[in-house]
Amino acid sequence: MSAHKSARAVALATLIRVFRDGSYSNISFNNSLQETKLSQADQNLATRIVYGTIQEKIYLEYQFQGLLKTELKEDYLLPLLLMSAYQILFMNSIPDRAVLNEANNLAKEFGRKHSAGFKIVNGILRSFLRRGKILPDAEDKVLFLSVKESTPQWLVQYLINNWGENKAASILSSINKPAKNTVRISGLADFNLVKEELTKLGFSPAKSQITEDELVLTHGGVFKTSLFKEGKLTIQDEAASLAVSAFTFTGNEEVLDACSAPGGKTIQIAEKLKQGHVTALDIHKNKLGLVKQNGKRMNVESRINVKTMDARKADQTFKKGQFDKILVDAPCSGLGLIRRKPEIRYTKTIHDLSKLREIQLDILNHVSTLLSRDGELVYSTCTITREEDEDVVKAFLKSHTQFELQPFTAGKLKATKGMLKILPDSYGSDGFFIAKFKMRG
Ligand SMILES: C[S@@+](CC[C@H](N)C(=O)[O-])C[C@H]1O[C@@H](n2cnc3c(N)ncnc32)[C@H](O)[C@@H]1O
Repeated sequence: MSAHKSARAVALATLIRVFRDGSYSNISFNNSLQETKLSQADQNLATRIVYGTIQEKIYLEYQFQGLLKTELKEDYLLPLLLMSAYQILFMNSIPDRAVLNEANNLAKEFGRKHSAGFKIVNGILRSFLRRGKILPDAEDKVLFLSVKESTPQWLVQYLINNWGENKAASILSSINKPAKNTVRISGLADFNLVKEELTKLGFSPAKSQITEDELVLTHGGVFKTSLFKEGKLTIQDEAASLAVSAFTFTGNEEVLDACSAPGGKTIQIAEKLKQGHVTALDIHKNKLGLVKQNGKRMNVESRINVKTMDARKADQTFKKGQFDKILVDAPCSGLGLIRRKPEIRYTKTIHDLSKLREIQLDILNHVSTLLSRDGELVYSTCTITREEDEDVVKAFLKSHTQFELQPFTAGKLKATKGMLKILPDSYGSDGFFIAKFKMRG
């Protein structure tokens, strides 16, 4: 891509890759951005268009029902129609005629030589503007919510089956709201000084509802500050930060973080240790580079040992009872993260849940033998599905009768039965699950 592409051309190139190749929006978008020289304002515009169009894809596609009279043969056409509809429906500051003009230009730029693509785009967008937006009949609850909240019907049905219609509607509406800008202040930094500095820098930090360690900022960009570069704070979701708070640390422990990359929780653990160490495993060698890099930035590198390893084989390397604390922050469907990673809802299927459940259980089975007699084992996921959360806990306890759930406090929340489920609409955080086990006394 040339360095002189417009914001919308970068957005369109990214959307073509995401929709055609199933690439992850953030990776694809970063690649596109790196190849261009967009101003900050143009980067913001491209970001809004890319993430908004992916988030609203099902809703936007529905808007063209009855208007597509011809097959869309060129692969840029559908993404261009969707991103144009997104701007018309969700970006009020952009006049409709500007969206039409830009769409015409992009069709000429991305279309084949002598392509009639720009005429097709122009015709469909004008028809859409004349007819206006549409929704399915509310009588069909699943279809209605699926289109309104741009979520596949299986997932809408899943949420209704598990939480009922009202709660499902509330969860779905919350995942389409912008994610909060939250930072966790390092345990090695002075919380109040960091807060004062953030205030001076104009981030207007506010207390988190669920944890004492985090602050909610009015906007992003904190990664450019020296507070971030010097490791006084890190960008972490409020609910995600609770998994480590479920442990009770003395500071001298040997800790195993079985699935550690990119290291958000490894670092949090390392901050709690005075003499102990955290062994950070991950099955992907390249991702462990991030753990090291983050550990260095957060000034806890010396307390972290990284090791490429499938956690399901950890019992072949480490000794029985070697660790005082074990965290299994398991690979999961990530359905609690939809707000931040909008394409997750389109790529996961109900079949993934049972496959993931097997892997999660397998990891727990193999690492639990490494826990010391009085140790603590925490299992967490960034998802909300019963298959990956409560069912894994139940199956683990069934085959490991020496373990029991242990009640815990994490941040400002209490898990009186040893399990904590945070839904995305509860506090506006990621959806998250934590269970804590200890050996029977
Ligand atoms: C939810 S992420 C962990 C996030 C991390 N704990 C943090 O706070 O930054 C799950 C991680 O597990 C890793 N993983 C997947 N299967 C694994 C396995 N069998 N053994 C070890 N790590 C695995 C993935 O590569 C991924 O980095």
